[in-house]
Amino acid sequence: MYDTISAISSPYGTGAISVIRIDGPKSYEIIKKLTNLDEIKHRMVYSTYIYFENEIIDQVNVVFFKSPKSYTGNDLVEIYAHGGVIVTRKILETVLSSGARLAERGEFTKRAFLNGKISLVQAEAIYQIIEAKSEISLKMSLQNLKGGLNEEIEYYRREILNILSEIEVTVDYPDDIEIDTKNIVKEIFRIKNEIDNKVTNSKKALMLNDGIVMTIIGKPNSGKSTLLNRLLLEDRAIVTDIPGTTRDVIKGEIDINGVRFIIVDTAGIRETEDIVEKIGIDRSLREMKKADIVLFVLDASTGFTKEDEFILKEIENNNFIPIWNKCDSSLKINKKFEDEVKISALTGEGLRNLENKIMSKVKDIVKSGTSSHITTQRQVEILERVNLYLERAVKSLEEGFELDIISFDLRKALEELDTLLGKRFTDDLLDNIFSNFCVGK
Ligand SMILES: Nc1nc2c(c(=O)[nH]1)N(C=O)[C@@H](CNc1ccc(C(=O)N[C@@H](CCC(=O)O)C(=O)O)cc1)CN2
Ligand SMILES: Nc1nc2c(ncn2[C@@H]2O[C@H](COP(=O)(O)OP(=O)(O)OP(=O)(O)O)[C@@H](O)[C@H]2O)c(=O)[nH]1
Ligand SMILES: [K+]
Ligand SMILES: [Mg+2]
Repeated sequence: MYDTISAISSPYGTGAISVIRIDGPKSYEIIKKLTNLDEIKHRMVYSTYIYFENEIIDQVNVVFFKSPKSYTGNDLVEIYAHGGVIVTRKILETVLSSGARLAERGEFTKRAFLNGKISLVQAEAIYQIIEAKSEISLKMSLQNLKGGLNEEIEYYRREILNILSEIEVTVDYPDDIEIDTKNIVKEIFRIKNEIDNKVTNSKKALMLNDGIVMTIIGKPNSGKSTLLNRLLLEDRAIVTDIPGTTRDVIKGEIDINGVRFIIVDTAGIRETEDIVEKIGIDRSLREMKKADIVLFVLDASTGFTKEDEFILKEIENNNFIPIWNKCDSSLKINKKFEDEVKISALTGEGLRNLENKIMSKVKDIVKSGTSSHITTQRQVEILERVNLYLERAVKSLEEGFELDIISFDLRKALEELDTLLGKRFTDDLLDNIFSNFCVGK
């Protein structure tokens, strides 16, 4: 039922070694013909040459994975070639002219899914392992690949199924069995709560991959840009002693203890008649609203001023860290907050403290990031729909509706969970997921 596909699985460009994969019924025959080997055993490494029409194409290592014991579950061949662009492409062309067609994006992994080697959640995890931008999000994806999330979804499924059977027995023998509505409502709520918690935690965890957005806000000249440069360990933003230096929003990325942060420097906030500066300040406020954490930079050489008072009103509802900067010079700190941090962006003094403070702000997020999680928007949306069905079932029960109506909603919830795992799927859904993958994966 499968045709034979091939692709380069290593990234484009010159490298030490490149990988070409062939999957499908003809892969054995193709590699045998191209290498002239008499026999190629399952998962043995052969060091050999590839020939095409009596011409040497490359010296390679090849491995044959016999179905079903391969990544895809089909007969699969891996060729490890010299990692040049031309030689690698030449081998691919040779394989293609021997009866394989070029694989589509993610087609190997799609085959692994269709052959039942991995669930849809695991396929998504493989994508996310490759795309992971921080150690934390890598860890999360690995949990999902190992099947942690599958098990949890299977658990929700079993629990809902149990309730459904209880209801259906009553539907089948209405005279013999009294239904315990109260208990069923309780049970549904219990599962719904578990799913709610999962969604809430996971939403936080999703932030970890995109990076936690940390925006530097403060009055002009408090040292915001100096702090940005210090955190990034490079001279990104212009620093001068002229208030109003920064006009545009400047972004950079850092890693603190394996967590990815997007740091945003903004224009100093104050009343001004300067049109350009005004626009910059509007941008600061806009960025501030998008921040996960605000670094509120105060100037130790001026103390807490009216301007700071004004800014505080703007950021009050944010998760913010008050920072006294310029602690290397004359101190006019009038303590204003319980948890303020003292630093010198100029000398680097106190930076470790600041990092610790930042880490403690994201502790919950990071902690939740180390267990198994729903990690894609698709998964979030499905679980939210499951909970809508559960809610509706409870409502119908409480309002005394026919049991059929309640089991209809529970069935819908089950269908959603099956879609999450990939037990039910449409071509569109698969296209959507696998078209994000690289060719050769
Ligand atoms: N060379 C190579 N390295 C790779 C991969 C690959 O496909 N090839 N992977 C691709 O993502 C990842 C590893 N994932 C893999 C998953 C399953 C199988 C596999 O052959 N599974 C068989 C045999 C299992 C067994 O013997 O126990 C199976 O599931 O039946 C191979 C790699 C990363 N490194
Ligand atoms: N002594 C001392 N000076 C600092 C420190 N941080 C910044 N400065 C100085 O303060 C002045 C303003 O620094 P910037 O980083 O440009 O301040 P800013 O908050 O980005 O200013 P705007 O972009 O204009 O809002 C510069 O002269 C810096 O060298 C510090 O920790 N100690
Ligand atoms: K400045
Ligand atoms: Mg600045």
